[in-house]
Amino acid sequence: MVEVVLETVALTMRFGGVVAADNVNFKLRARELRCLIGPNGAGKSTFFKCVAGLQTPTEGQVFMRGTETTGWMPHQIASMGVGIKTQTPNVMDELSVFENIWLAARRFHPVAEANRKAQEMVERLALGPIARSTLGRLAHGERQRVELGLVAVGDPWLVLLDEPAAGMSAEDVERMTGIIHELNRTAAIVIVEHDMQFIRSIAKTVTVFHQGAVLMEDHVDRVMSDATVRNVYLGKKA
Ligand SMILES: Nc1ncnc2c1ncn2[C@@H]1O[C@H](COP(=O)(O)OP(=O)(O)OP(=O)(O)O)[C@@H](O)[C@H]1O
Repeated sequence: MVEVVLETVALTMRFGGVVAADNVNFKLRARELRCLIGPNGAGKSTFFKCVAGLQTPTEGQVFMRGTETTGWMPHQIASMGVGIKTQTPNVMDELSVFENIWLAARRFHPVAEANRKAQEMVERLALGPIARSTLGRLAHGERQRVELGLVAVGDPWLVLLDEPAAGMSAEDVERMTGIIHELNRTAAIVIVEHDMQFIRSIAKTVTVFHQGAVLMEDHVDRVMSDATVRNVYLGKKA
């Protein structure tokens, strides 16, 4: 049996009278890739934030590799070997691409190893030509790639990505897809995403949220052709 690396048990988050996440029981196994989809306000981001330590659920529990992490801060979760990429970038605009990646590597490795890891990541992400550029001057797609590098350089076994394809060109999305597939060889990945084309290209199993709860969890093709899902989500988008 493949190890469960992430589990939530009856995870619930209330904001006053709004139940943003409603009794979510979720399981992710080692090296699984799961996309979380659903219409605006369905609760995807809230669920993601509760798992990543950005919010503490009002009820329920989060487990990572069997350890309860409910209420932990993001840095505590990261130190377990979990890579978190939120929509608020955790980068230093005035430093170069290489320096940013090196700093992220240094958090996990001694200096010599950090040098090697940072160099390797620059090559893996094809960032060579812009390695010395200041991060603040990069185009959006390049920046997203660097941010993924910051996550990958820690050799995570679980990666949490919030809308990695947002605002990207088709070419950037394709490149991002390749990097995520490579990461997925060693890490389980959760992706919150709106971009249907990206989801189709990358996902196998998809979890659909609706009104805070899990509406359906199945192969992307079955989910996309399901009448209920189309009504709550795709139907609105068409
Ligand atoms: N900090 C907050 N305070 C009050 N209500 C909130 C808060 N965060 C989320 N909500 C509410 O919880 C519900 C779920 O929101 P959430 O952002 O998790 O949905 P989502 O599926 O991520 O939507 P989107 O696709 O638009 O990002 C919505 O009704 C939202 O208005």
